[in-house]
Amino acid sequence: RPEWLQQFWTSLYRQASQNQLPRPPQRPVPRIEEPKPEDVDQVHEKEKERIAVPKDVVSPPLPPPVVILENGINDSPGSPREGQTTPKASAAIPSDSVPAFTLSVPELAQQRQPQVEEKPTPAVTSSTSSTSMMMPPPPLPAAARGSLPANLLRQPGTSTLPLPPSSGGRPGGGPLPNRGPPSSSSGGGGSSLFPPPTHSTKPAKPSRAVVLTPGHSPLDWARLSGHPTADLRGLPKDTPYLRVTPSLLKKMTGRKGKDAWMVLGGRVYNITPYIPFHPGGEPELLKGAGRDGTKLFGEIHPWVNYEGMLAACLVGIYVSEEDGEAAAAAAKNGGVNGAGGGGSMEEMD
Ligand code: HEM
Repeated sequence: RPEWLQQFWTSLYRQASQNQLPRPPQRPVPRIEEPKPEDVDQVHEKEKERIAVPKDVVSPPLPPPVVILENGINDSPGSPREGQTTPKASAAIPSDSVPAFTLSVPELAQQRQPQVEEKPTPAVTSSTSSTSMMMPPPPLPAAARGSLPANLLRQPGTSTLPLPPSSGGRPGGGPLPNRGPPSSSSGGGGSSLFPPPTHSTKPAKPSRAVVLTPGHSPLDWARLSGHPTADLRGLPKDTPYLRVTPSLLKKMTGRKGKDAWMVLGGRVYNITPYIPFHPGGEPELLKGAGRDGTKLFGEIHPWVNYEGMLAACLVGIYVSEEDGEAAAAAAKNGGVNGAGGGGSMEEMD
């Protein structure tokens, strides 16, 4: 028995012998009628007799600890204390029995063991998985596999946990992730450990960008053309936007001392000041000079915002010959002179 239990019984024994045993809590009894005073006195007398301690009984010296065995016997027969008149300790509330707990772990383990083994799962191949409900260990790295015996290595496709029927026996379960069409470089079946391609397998085109001369970076062009008063049209100051016909456009190729004009999206731009700033180089840019370069431009860099970049270079709009001639005639009749002569370049209204 633990030491504290022995001390408890000892102190209880001492209190009982000195008649200091704490009284059990009295339950409130519903009183139906008021008792008479004499009845109360009788009850008190009886109570006194019941709990009275004989006068000749004095507090004995502290006895050795009482050993209470499980079978209810307080002491072994024949012990020196047998027959003593010392009141024995008793429970304050005898009806309240102390609950006893029993922890028989081996018994439980024996009961559970057959339950697990009763239902062997078909996918279980490891001998350690019959009693373990934990997750299976992670797969060994390739370097460690080589140094282990074959019976310790888990075969690919097997698991220590049962597989759900929806997985079709595939370890991992769930639907296959959509990673696009299988590429031929990964073995064809997608079973390789190589990650799937994240972008087109087409080889990237070699860059055709040129090295720009100092002071002609895109930022320099933005600073030059973005100024509010910037005028890069190559026309006399305050010249209104022009109607440009095909016959005039084809003369503006950047050669023979003339500026290079290019049609982009129905508008005519003077691309001459932009030539040293063009990242693709002068020859590439001049491919669209004196003609409609909308298609060519879109094939190379459709993401380039030409409208914003060339706003200061806007000459006018691109019109057909008929529209240009009609505009020239109307301008003549109205007294407005064409700026370029020959009736092919007319100012807009
Ligand atoms: C139709 C005539 C044009 C042709 C043939 C042309 C051609 C090219 C080429 C070959 C490149 C190099 C692409 C590369 O990095 O590999 C390029 C880049 C570039 N061009 Fe043009 N270009 C033309 C007109 C223009 C015009 C009018 C502008 C200005 C509005 C312009 C602005 C640019 C810009 C900003 C880049 C750099 C694009 C980038 O790095 O993403 N190009 N161009």
